[in-house]
Amino acid sequence: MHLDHAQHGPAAVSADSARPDGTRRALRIGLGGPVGSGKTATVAALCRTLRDELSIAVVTNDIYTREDAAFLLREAVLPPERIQAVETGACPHTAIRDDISANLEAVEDLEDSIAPLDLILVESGGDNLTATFSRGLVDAQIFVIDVAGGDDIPRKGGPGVTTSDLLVVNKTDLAPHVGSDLEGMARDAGAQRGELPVAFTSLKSEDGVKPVADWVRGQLAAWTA
Ligand SMILES: Nc1nc2c(ncn2[C@@H]2O[C@H](COP(=O)(O)OP(=O)(O)OP(=O)(O)O)[C@@H](O)[C@H]2O)c(=O)[nH]1
Repeated sequence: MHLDHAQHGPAAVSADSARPDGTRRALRIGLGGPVGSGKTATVAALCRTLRDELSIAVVTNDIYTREDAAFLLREAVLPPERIQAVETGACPHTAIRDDISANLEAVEDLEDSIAPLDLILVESGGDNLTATFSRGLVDAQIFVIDVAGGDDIPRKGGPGVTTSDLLVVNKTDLAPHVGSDLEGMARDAGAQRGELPVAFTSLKSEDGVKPVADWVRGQLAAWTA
């Protein structure tokens, strides 16, 4: 069993890849998942790993604050003009699924001010297992859960677990401490997701984000093909 490598799986990109001026727009990838699973840490690690090979920008969503953007700025993962924050109010899932206007505006602002961009990462506010992105906002989505949230989460399903283009099971370093069964999680995720890929990560280890970064590279290769 390969617990640490994501298969690339079929590219899940939509067809409207052109900007109004005919140039190709950036690939938009959403990251969603429960509170504290490691979405911001994954975004930060992806930026550090990919920023020398790709032109990247980030949109963060927080309920009442701009804390995730502030973290990314503090960590200097990208220049400040490449990071935009959206405050969502009480329902983070609404801003990524139902009324996506604030997020679309942020994405389009970044496209206009920092062309050319290869990749825009849109991080949702922490939510529950049912929160997914509108396909009108992102081309592909990653759902981040963690082993400390309970090793029965893949078995419970929900649209994030079953339909996301990549499922990330983060914080594998904590598995021995919380008694999580990684093999069982991999089996349950496979049963829920069929051929869709799953990556097991620990962002505490050197290059722990590699399986996610490789998956992003695969999505971009399909986007630009
Ligand atoms: N041990 C361990 N801790 C991690 C890992 N990834 C993230 N964390 C920690 O988990 C906590 C939450 O991580 P965040 O990246 O802020 O999680 P988030 O999903 O963005 O949280 P919200 O935006 O509040 O929903 C932080 O203290 C991280 O340092 C990991 O792989 N292993």
